Amino acid sequence: MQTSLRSRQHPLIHQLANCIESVWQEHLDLSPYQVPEDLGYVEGCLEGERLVIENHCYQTPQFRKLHLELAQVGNSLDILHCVMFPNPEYALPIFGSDLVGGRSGINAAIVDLSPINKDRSLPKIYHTRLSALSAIQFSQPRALPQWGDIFSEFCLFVRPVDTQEEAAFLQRVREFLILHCQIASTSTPLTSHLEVARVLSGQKSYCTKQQQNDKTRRVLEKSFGSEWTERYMTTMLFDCAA
Ligand SMILES: C=CC1=C(C)C(=O)N/C1=C\C1=NC(=C\c2[nH]c(/C=C3\NC(=O)C(CC)=C3C)c(C)c2CCC(=O)O)/C(CCC(=O)O)=C1C
Repeated sequence: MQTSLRSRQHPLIHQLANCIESVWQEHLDLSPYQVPEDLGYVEGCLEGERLVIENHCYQTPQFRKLHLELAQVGNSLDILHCVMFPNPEYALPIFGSDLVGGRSGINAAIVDLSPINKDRSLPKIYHTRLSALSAIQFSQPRALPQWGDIFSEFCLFVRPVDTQEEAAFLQRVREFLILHCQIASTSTPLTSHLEVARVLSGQKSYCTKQQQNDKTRRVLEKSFGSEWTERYMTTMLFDCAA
C-alpha cells in the first residue's frame, strides 16, 4: 500500500485523519468493512481536473459503517470527509465532519453530532457532555446552508484563520469523537421494532439532506460525471440502511 493521500494534503487534514483513526482504534472494537465495487481507491479525470479518492471503512457492534474519506482535486483542493453511521439498533446521533482546504488554507471545517429523532434533540447524556466542553471562539464562523437544518446546536462550522484555530478545531473534534465512542460503547441496543424503525427514518432524512450538498456534487461530477456521482453519493457517502 503506497503512503496514504493524507501525507500529500494540508497538515490539518493529515492530523485529523490520524486523530480519527487513532480514537477509533483506541475506543471501539473495529472490524473491516468491504467497500462496494472496490471503491477503496479511485481516480477520475473528466474536465481536466484529476480527482483522487482514498476510502477507509470499518464497522463495530454499535456502528454499521465508520467512513473516513480523503480526496484531492488536482493539486489545489484537499478534502477530508468522515461519517459514523450507527447500527439502527442504537439510538445514537450521527457524527460527521468535513474539511475543505485550498492552497491558502482550510476554507471550511465542520463537525457535528447530529440528532436523528423527529424533534432534532440530542439524547440527554450528549447534551450534558457537550454542554460541559470549554467554550471556544473562532474569528470566522460560517453560516450553514439551507439543508443544514440537520445539524445540532453544538455544530461547529468555521474557517480557521491560523494554526492556533486549526489546533482548537482539531481538539474539539477529538473531544466530540471520544465522548461519542464512550457513550456508544456503554449503550444497550434497542429492542422494539418501532424504535429501530424511527432510528432508520432519522438516518434516512440525514442522508437525504446531505445528498443536497451541491458543493460536493459539483466537485465529483467534474471528474466522474453525474451518473457516477449520483451513485457514489447515495451508495458510498450517504447510503441509508433503510
Ligand atoms: C458533517 C457535515 C458534512 C459531511 C459529512 C459532508 O460530506 N459535508 C458536510 C458539510 C458541508 N460541506 C460543505 C462544503 C463543501 N464540501 C465540498 C466538497 C466535498 N465534501 C466532501 O465530503 C466530499 C466527498 C469527498 C467533497 C467532494 C466543497 C468543495 C465544499 C465547499 C467548501 C467551501 O464552501 O469553502 C458545507 C458548506 C456548504 C455550503 O456552504 O453550501 C457543509 C455544511
